[in-house]
Amino acid sequence: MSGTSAALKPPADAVRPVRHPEAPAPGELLGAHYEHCFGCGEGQRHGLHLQARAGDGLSVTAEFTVQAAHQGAPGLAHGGILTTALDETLGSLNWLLRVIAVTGRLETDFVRPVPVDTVLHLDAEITAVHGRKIYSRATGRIGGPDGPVAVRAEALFIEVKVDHFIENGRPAEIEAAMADPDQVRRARAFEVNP
Ligand SMILES: CCCCCCCCCCCCCCCC(=O)SCCNC(=O)CCNC(=O)[C@H](O)C(C)(C)COP(=O)(O)OP(=O)(O)OC[C@H]1O[C@@H](n2cnc3c(N)ncnc32)[C@H](O)[C@@H]1OP(=O)(O)O
Repeated sequence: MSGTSAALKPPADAVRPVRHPEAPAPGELLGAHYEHCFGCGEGQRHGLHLQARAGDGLSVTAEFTVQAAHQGAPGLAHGGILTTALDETLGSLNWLLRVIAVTGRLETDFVRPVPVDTVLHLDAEITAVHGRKIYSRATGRIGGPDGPVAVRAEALFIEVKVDHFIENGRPAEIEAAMADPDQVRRARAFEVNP
């Protein structure tokens, strides 16, 4: 049974946003937003190494292979890891708007157990925007992109500026990120593109 809390229902005057003209083209890999991100970064040995790809409209797809390091019960993916895969996929949607946003709320339905070595096929879409609030949903299937649903989620992301990270992140990592011109250029570009 699935039920979504009122906080995840867009208000009546929410709008369906348009894809940013400079958003990655459908089929294009989005790339990691941060090398050390547990969801998408190549620098995390036991991370998910999730690669999201732009879809049509306001959608993305992604794949994640469950590793032994991701177990909760013997031979099965930990639910928090599956939620992380959903969170990461949903977060990558904001690239299509060229907006930086963080997860405010995320609700997950766990429908089927997901064994180690399974490829989780994820797809996600933005459903509405209201001010800084971005509403979205995602589904994870097993056995192929059209296989049975194993997990699904609805989320509310909140748009933030780069200062959100600069003011709140541990100084060592912020300094390293600020010293990486590609990281700074990418983050700032999102701020000046409405
Ligand atoms: C050099 C450095 C480069 C850095 C380059 C970075 C690259 C890009 C990184 C992206 C990274 C993504 C990674 C994956 C996604 C994560 O995992 S993100 C990490 C997990 N999330 C967090 O840490 C967020 C923690 N929370 C917060 O910081 C603050 O609560 C927030 C979300 C920024 C909101 O605070 P705020 O800005 O003060 O906004 P606030 O006025 O409270 O709320 C705005 C609206 O949202 C609503 N709202 C806020 N929270 C909620 C909630 N939980 N439920 C319902 N409604 C809510 C409010 O009711 C309000 O609604 P309206 O009144 O406008 O109708």
